[in-house]
Amino acid sequence: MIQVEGLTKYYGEHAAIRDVAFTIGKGEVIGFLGLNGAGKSTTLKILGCVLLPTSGRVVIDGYDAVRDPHEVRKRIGFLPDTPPLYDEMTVGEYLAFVAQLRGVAPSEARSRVTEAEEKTGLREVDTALISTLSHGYRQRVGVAQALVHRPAFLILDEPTSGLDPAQIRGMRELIRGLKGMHTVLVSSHILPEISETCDRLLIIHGGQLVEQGTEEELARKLGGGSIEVEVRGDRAKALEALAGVGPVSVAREEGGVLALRVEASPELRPRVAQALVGAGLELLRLDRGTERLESIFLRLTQQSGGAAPREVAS
Ligand SMILES: Nc1ncnc2c1ncn2[C@@H]1O[C@H](COP(=O)(O)OP(=O)(O)OP(=O)(O)O)[C@@H](O)[C@H]1O
Repeated sequence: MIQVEGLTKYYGEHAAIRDVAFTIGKGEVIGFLGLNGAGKSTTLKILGCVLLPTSGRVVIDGYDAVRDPHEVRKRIGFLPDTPPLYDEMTVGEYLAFVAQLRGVAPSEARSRVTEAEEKTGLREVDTALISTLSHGYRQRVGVAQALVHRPAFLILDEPTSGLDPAQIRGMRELIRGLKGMHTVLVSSHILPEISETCDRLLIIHGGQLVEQGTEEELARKLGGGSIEVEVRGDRAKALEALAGVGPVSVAREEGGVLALRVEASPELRPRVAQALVGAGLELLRLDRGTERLESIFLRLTQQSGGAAPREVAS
């Protein structure tokens, strides 16, 4: 549904992104991960038809973003890094205004506004002035303006930026709730913020795509991954049961509960469960280890493979 090929953007002589290529299928929720300055916003602005690439192609539903931006804009909703909000309007007025701009018939505008407000949890602030909203609510209005014309494809640039932990959780739930109705590309520079929400990750560094895949694929490809478990029962038995799966370390032991970490692919979780239950231990928790993925991300974004920031065109 979305094809990006050889996407390159120079700002003067500086290559912000170079030769970026990926494909996104209908209904996928994709995380676009990279450190500050990696090239996320530049890529997303090109997909959102607000910036022209220097070279390369973006094709959305068969339409080229450079040749047919009008057709592409009908199919996408874009939350830029700074949402374009009008402080003097109420939430409802602003969303109706945006709906109209995006070609929604006046007779349908009100119902589309209500629908967007419901999806983003804004019903109770419909009549509030945008200037009176908290940062978290302003971000929600930014998401609502992106989906008010029911686009198939949503591009969200750092939707959790500047939010507090409770608001981040709310935004994560909101994005999860969009799954099934929209194809979503959401950027972040913080791995845990999107790894739980997304089906697949694209990792950008120094303007180049350095990896892509599911968490498990990345973990397998780049160094194993890990599994975290909590069990109640005999420590020696637990360590013995897991010895055949991978190297085991004890993370914590408290009140008869043992937290263990197994250095093995998260795909081996069923084997871990069988081994522990088979050994007569009470299995309290079984999860993918996140720490290892975090270190994979750091490793990818610290190596010098990508185009260095401020690279000069040759
Ligand atoms: N208008 C511009 N003119 C010149 N250079 C720019 C411009 N916009 C971005 N850049 C540079 O291009 C590179 C990529 O920037 P971009 O904003 O796409 O990164 P990002 O991954 O979105 O970062 P952040 O998370 O900080 O927003 C950076 O080196 C940045 O300084």
